[in-house]
This record gives sequence, structure tokens and C-alpha cells, in this order.
Amino acid sequence: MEETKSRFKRICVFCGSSSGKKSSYQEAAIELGKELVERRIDLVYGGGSVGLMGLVSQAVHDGGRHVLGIIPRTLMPREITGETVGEVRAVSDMHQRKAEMARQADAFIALPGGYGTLEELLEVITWAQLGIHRKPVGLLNVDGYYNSLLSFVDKAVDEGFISPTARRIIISAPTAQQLVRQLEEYVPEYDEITSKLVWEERLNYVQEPGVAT
Ligand SMILES: CC(C)=CCNc1ncnc2c1ncn2[C@@H]1O[C@H](COP(=O)(O)O)[C@@H](O)[C@H]1O
Repeated sequence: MEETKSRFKRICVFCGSSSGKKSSYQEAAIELGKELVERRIDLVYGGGSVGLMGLVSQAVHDGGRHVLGIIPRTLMPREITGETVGEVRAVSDMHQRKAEMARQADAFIALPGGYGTLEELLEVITWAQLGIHRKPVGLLNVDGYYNSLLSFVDKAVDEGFISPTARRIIISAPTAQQLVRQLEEYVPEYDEITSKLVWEERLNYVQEPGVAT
């Protein structure tokens, strides 16, 4: 397989701690892992080997790229999150975990998932809207899984709760290859108000000592 260069060093992937009912979800997780490998991009994710999280991390690890799992201490027992490949970094809570995942990444991708995935995705979109970061956010819309979410966001635009500029923060594509290509081309739009905001704390916080495996 020929390697392709990328502007990203490391991408953060949010995805289900479950595998989903369709094999296409699992295949997409593995495809995404392989796409990162092909473009020589490392992975940061929520740690563990459960569900789609395990599939994407294993694919990236098998392809020889660095995998960084950020795990809150409470989720560290192996019977909860399973064996983690690559490097594991322990943090004290879920808030620190999200901040650290965001800090470590140059872009974000959400695969299909549940509440946890949605929460992580919506937070990085909100942070982009507020100018806390300028990193691209991608939605891997496998088999139209996120169609209803995208329709809802469009309704929120129509109803005046999300601006057209903020709508364009979300990049979506049906395949990993198309999505990563679109993220590579993404140029953040500067909003008049957010460009005036100065986020002193940005994505910083006091990090706990790491645990390497
Ligand atoms: C106690 C329990 C149910 C543990 C599940 N095990 C988990 N292990 C690691 N990260 C997780 C776990 N559950 C949720 N997350 C976080 O939330 C997202 C997945 O949540 P969900 O399955 O979509 O909603 C992941 O991106 C991850 O960062």
C-alpha cells in the first residue's frame, strides 16, 4: 500500500464502546484505522478495546502507527474497557479526558456511536464554534447512520439556533477516504465575534502522570 502524506500528525476518533448491529459499522472502523495508517496519522481515542474503539485502535496499531488512549482512572480496570493497545494515559475524570484528547489531536472524527460519542462530538463542534480550537471535525456517516442528526442540525439552522457558518463546521462523508480528504482541505471560517475572544485556558489543564503499556 502506498503511503500518502497528511497535514495531520494525530487524529482523535470518537466512536461507540459497542460494535453496532451492522457489520458495515465495524468495517468502517477498520477502514478508518487503515486510512490513518496510509496517511501516516497517529490516533488518540478513549482507550480500551470495547466495540468500535477496539477495532479502530487495533487497525492503527497493527499498521505501525502510534495509538494513545486517554482513560479516566475509574474506567481503567480491564474488565470495563478491555486491553488497550499502544500508550495509555490516565486522567482523573471524563472532563480531563476530553480536554486531553482534544489537546493531542489535529482533527476529530466521529464514527457511529451512542451518547458518549455524541457528547464528545458536540463538544468539539461547540468549541470550534466558540473559537477555542480551529481543528476540523468530521462525521463518518456510515450507511446514513447520522442522517437524522444532520437533519436536526439543518432544522436548527432553519429555526435560527445554529448559524450557517457554524453549520459548516461539520464535515460529513460516507467513507473514511472521502472524509479524511475533506478534512485535509478544510479551512476554518472566522466569525467576527469569536475571532475577538481570547481563551486563556484553551485546551490546557494539569495533566496526571501517565501510565505506559
Ligand atoms: C462502564 C462502561 C459502560 C464502560 C464502557 N467502556 C468505555 N470505555 C472507554 N471509553 C468509553 C466507554 N464508554 C464510553 N466511552 C467514551 O465515550 C465514547 C463512546 O461512548 P458510547 O459508546 O458512544 O456511548 C468513546 O469515544 C469514549 O471516549
